Amino acid sequence: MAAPPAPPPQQHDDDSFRYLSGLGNSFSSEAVAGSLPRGQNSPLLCPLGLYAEQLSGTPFTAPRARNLRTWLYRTKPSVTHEPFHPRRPAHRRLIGDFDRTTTVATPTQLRWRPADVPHDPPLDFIDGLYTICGAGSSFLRHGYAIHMYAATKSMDGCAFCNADGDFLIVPQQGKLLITTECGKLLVPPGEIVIIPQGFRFAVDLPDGPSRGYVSEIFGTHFQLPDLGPIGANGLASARDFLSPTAWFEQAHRPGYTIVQKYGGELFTATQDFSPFNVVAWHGNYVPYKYDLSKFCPFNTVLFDHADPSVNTVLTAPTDKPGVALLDFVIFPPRWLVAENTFRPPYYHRNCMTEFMGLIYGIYEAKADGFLPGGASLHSCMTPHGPDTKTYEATISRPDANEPSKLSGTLAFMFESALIPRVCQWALDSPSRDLDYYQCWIGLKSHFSHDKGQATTEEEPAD
Ligand SMILES: O=C(O)Cc1cc(O)ccc1O
Ligand SMILES: [Fe+2]
Repeated sequence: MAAPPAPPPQQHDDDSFRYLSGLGNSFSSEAVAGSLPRGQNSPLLCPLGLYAEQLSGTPFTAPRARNLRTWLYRTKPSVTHEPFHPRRPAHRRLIGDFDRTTTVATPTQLRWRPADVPHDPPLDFIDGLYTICGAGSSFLRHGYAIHMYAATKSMDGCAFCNADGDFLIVPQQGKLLITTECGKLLVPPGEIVIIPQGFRFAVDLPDGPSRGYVSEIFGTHFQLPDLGPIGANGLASARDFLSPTAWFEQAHRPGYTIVQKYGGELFTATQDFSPFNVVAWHGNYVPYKYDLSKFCPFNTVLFDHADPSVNTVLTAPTDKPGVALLDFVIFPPRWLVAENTFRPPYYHRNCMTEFMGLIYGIYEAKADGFLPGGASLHSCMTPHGPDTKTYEATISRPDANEPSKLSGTLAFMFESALIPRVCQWALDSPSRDLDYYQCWIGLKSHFSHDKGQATTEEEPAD
């Protein structure tokens, strides 16, 4: 009997989008052939009657290796709009300046259950965004904010522009279709997207409601971590980062609104055309996305638990070597092979602050209570580690030395050297797990004199 016909290859939604591969590349993209000026940035007249506009992501004088800018060739320049006004009603749950007047300091271990995605009223990505914590100030170009979002409708007739910093968005539920001035990006859960400071973008929800996590960095940009002795390959690879290709619309859009986040506050300005009117662009300052399943984990292959920095996907550095303003670290599926080793995370106190989220599955340090869409915050020097159930189960595993695969799980951490202040609404949230501390209270002492060595030597008798 003839073999049944092979099933058609699975269509990936993303196939309808064309991306440019690489991180830090100098890219160029034309939606219409011949629309990019050749050999110069600002000709007297650009091809096809377009306007030239530069978007700078670093000061003009930044060192060449870190200098970021893109030239956009558009049907009308961005400046063609009515004056900015404070948005009314004001967004009450966004912070760009973390001080005593806006936020609270607490060393308490904090955990939140996944937030409901509210349907009434329906919220778009802008209104669905709420700050959890952060440090520093967008005005001083140093600091970060950690937000979460829950959105039920696509942005309509408006674009968002964040003058404060770069967004790293981690959808946990529901795809995001993001239109940017450089083109479109489709971002399902399991992927992340970076929208650098100043880009105008609109978020559509092609699958319905979406929720997730956002970190925002002020005054710097994400880059790949150095690999040190790992060598030239491993962890996140530059070629797996994807940027969009030029896409534009020309429709007359009366009352189109630009929503500009500036100092944590929102301002609006109207114009009569879409900001997605860039026919061609070139440069190295671009939005990009990354599929976390492409990450190539390195880890211990004999004994002990490696520090989580081994799983750094992207880092936003401070001026101090090795000190991150914000690291984005993941805990992906991987083989565990360490012998005579407590394999889950160790108990620890960290001079860095750790905000964690869970995209899917169960996190290796928490048997209960840390759920997909939930979050935890362990601030500078606040003790934390595996819950009682995880500890007891781990030390009594008969197969503790056998290789085992950690599958079906994806957690992540935003880790920062700056101590965060927390928003009052996050502390008061109905999603807050006020009993979080209980997960460790049951940890009992296993200490026994009979089992261990004497801790002090006896004085020799004269
Ligand atoms: O606290 C956490 O769960 C994150 C974490 C994981 C790990 O494997 C080692 C240290 C660490 O902070
Ligand atoms: Fe930790």
